[in-house]
Amino acid sequence: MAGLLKTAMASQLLVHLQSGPMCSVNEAQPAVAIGQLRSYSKCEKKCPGEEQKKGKYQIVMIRHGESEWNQKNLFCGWFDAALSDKGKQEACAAGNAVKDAKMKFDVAFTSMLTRAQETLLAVLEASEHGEIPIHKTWRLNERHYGSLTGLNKAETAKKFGEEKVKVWRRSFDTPPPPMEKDHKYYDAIVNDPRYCDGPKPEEFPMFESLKLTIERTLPYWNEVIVKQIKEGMKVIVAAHGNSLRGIVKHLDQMSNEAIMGLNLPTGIPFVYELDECIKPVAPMRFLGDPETVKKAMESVAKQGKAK
Ligand SMILES: O=C(OP(=O)(O)O)[C@H](O)COP(=O)(O)O
Repeated sequence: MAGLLKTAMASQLLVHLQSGPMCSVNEAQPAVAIGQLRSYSKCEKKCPGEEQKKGKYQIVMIRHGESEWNQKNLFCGWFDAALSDKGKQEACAAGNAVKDAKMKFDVAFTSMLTRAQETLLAVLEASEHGEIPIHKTWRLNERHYGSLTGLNKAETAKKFGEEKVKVWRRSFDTPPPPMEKDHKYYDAIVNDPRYCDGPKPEEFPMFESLKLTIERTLPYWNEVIVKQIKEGMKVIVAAHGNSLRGIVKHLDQMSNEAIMGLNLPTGIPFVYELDECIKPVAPMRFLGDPETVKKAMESVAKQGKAK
């Protein structure tokens, strides 16, 4: 894994924001930094100590804004779906929330997929960052959804049952069926030149459970991202529902069962305060209206219903 850092440095890019800003000033609703999501409704603002608990380090993560395939309720995985108009707005609102929270980053990490990269750029632009290094890696890509890629989640639930779809979506170690060579999106993914520097042919996934996703994400987290955090760099990670669920599971030491219940909303940044061992000193807190966050999480959970 020594090559990970080298690869990260080789893929370092500087942010250039001149090419058409995605966010116009004040177009998004101001977002409010909320306290711990799980206890906020009880505490409201009566627990300032809890709300402001600071760690030695802080990291901000964000699932990209809604993609066109999220909008159509399709399993997406490694397919390179673009942000929807709503997703672009979410990304700008996220940037405004970061700005309101007076957060500044020294370095950013994202996946090889456009929806995460565009979200990151919009966040950095709206929060008035100049140029900061951006590292792109396939290790932060969304989990590979195998043969389910491109299928509608509700129609798949109708065909195979909601329970089966829930297992495919949220179980820890049951993967979806593999993507075969005759799959509609096989060539577009496997022969995409963005992957010429990795993954190697033998590690290129054809399907991934959350467990397998974690196995390729965590080495990068531990050896590259954590290293930067410990060097005092302020880090933002823009990635995906499941690659981030893997990191959250690791940070919060969640059981294989508990992680099934976590559905990350699109386009709402969340913050971890970490101690010197990179252990959270408080639960994740979202930069967003608590009711909106709750509804967005519920809506993600419901995507696998047959309707
Ligand atoms: O590509 C996906 O995730 P992403 O929108 O975070 O990139 C998946 O389709 C998310 O689906 P899931 O929430 O059913 O795991």
